[in-house]
Amino acid sequence: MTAFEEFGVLPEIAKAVEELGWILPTDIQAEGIPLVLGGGDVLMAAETGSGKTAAFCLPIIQIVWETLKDIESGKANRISKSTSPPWTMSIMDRGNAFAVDPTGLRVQSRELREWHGGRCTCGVQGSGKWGFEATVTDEGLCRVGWSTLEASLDLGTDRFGFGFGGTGKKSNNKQFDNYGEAFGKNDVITCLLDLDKGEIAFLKNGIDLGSAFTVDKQLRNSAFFPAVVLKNAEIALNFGSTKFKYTLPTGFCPICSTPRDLTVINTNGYSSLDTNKSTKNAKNAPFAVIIEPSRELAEQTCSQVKNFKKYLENPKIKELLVIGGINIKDQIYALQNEGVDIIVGTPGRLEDLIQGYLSLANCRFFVLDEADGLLKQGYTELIERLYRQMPKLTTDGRRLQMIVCSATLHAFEVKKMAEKLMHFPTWIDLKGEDAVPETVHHVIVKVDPQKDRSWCSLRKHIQTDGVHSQDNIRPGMNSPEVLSEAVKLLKGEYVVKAIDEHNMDRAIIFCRTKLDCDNLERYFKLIDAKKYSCVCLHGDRKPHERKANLEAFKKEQVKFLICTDVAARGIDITELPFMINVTLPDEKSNYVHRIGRVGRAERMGLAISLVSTVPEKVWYHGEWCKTRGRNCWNTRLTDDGGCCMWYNEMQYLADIEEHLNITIQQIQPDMKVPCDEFDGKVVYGQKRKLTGSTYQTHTVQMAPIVKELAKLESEAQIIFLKRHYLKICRRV
Ligand SMILES: Nc1ncnc2c1ncn2[C@@H]1O[C@H](COP(=O)(O)OP(=O)(O)OP(=O)(O)O)[C@@H](O)[C@H]1O
Repeated sequence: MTAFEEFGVLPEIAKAVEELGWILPTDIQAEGIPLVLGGGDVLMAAETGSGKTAAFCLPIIQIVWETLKDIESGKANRISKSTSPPWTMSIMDRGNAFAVDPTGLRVQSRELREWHGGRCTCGVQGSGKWGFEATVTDEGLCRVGWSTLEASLDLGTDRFGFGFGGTGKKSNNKQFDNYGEAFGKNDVITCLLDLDKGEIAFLKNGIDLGSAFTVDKQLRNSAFFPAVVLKNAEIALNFGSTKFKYTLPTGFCPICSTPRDLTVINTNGYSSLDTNKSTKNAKNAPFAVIIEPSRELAEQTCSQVKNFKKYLENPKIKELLVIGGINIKDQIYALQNEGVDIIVGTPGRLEDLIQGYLSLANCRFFVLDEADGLLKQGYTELIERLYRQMPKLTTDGRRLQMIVCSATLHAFEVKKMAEKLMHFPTWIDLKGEDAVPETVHHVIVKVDPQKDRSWCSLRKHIQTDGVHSQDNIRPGMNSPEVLSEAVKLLKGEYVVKAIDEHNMDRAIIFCRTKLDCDNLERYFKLIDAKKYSCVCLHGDRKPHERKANLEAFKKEQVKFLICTDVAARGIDITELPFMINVTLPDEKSNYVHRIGRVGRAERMGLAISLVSTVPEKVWYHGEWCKTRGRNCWNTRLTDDGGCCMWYNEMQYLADIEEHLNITIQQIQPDMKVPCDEFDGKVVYGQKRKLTGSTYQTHTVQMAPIVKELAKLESEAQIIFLKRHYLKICRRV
């Protein structure tokens, strides 16, 4: 049995993994795979290059394959119609901030300003006298009672809901009238429904508060469901599965004992497609949707899926890549004719396809890879829209699973989204904060045009971005504009110096703008096209060029990949030894992602960031820029209606250091990186020489000293014994 099989992975998948040379699951895989296989929602926070992709792909592929197999054998369609779901609070028919615990019998909302409600999974229709108990378990505001499926979740605010609130008011159709008396923490409210008389009443701690509502005739034939609405409160419910605290009045029965022919299932929140039809008969309805923030990353993940599933036969899993830059007609054709089980895509193209081509009615897995990036890019609304279209529970009782990953998951946006969409998610948080892997040596070099005046006399230099074309930047002056232009010139030189000093023959180089990338590419070609062979990857390059350039770099046909943040996240280039930040990113999490392109899968990597000591004027084309930068030469500052701003890298450096709670090592402009005593000499791009972790290396170093100490200790004890105890013994 392989190590992966021990974590519950199918032998066919484990075989594919073994072929990649993976012997053991990484930490995140060891924690994540069983959780996803177990059916939970998971937030995976782990360092860059730690193997998060497989941590979610492997279990998803496995469950999708098993589901397909069940469908093929007819098992999945044989969902018992004779057993109704248990009487619990529905996880589908509930407000955004209305949490239902795993037993389904305790509910809570911590929203202070709004009411959030929920309904039971089952209701009753027809006749009989029914009751359930609601115990207030915390301070806060609450209303309990009965509602039909037409009622809003804010119980009592329309004619379909009948509630009794803690302030001692009953409410229906927004009419709040005094009733009974106020109740609060530890009080037990018994909710009674008499379908024979069309009457609703309540007891407080067993005391009958009298009739509250008479249900009008039109509504009497509707199904009624236990309902609760809360504002920063918590309630425990008992539908009769355990003994009630207070006996029901004569003739009333616990609601959960409703006979099957009177029981109605709560279908609110189910997709219209999945209430009474087979689990999988639509070709365009995948089981899993994985969203990635960039085309390149989506392609990479899709090819991982292909790798992992290759030994799974009968049935074969069909995956589909849904990204821009590929003819949408091909994707539509695949959806309509070939069928799809797993979709990997970027938000934009997914959005196009859900307009009628792609159905989410069978979706069981919703994965947001690089989730903080997706949310920061403004896809919150789209994610919520997709989520709304997915059934929260399938007819075979399986819950939608959400998996959310990133190396920088500790973002406010992520926590907010998780609270809203995820169901009791488990955090797998190996470090407890955003962190840089030990395998990444990251250093900064200050670019100080006041100290280093070499920019005054450069014969060949990089073409700068032209932000100072309207400024007076004659050399000899020390104005902020002159120093800013000088920084741009110096950075071109420093990049080359870093490459030469470390004999870099493979590196990824991040620039702030597409124009900066193009200028650096041109400069490399100018000084030595062979020695500094390079390609660019950014949003202005055509899709096929982007793909070809990344391929050329991966296959080592060129030495350098010059890119914007499109390649900051997730891109996995085997054994990449070096990366250079020409400019620090203004988004601190992107620093972690950029430098995380090296030091992956236990290989060592060096990341050098150039940091200007003076503010640098840069392009900043916001929504106000009609062309979004294309042929825009408005060099005025944004405050002055222009498209430029002053970029303060020292401030960004401070922000990054504060966020990571470290001081990043500084090296001098000679680019020499001092050897770390602990690591000894490292070869970037390779695993550490002394195999194993630093801990082992340290242990090996310490072993002779510890041995010596043990020997001395033993000698000291013998001397002590001889001197004192032997004397005493002799005296005795
Ligand atoms: N169990 C394993 N054993 C050996 N190598 C592995 C294992 N799991 C993953 N890898 C390798 O580690 C590298 C990083 O994996 P992956 O791209 O999934 O990282 P990640 O955690 O998603 O990183 P990022 O946060 O940058 O996206 C890949 O080259 C992958 O092939």
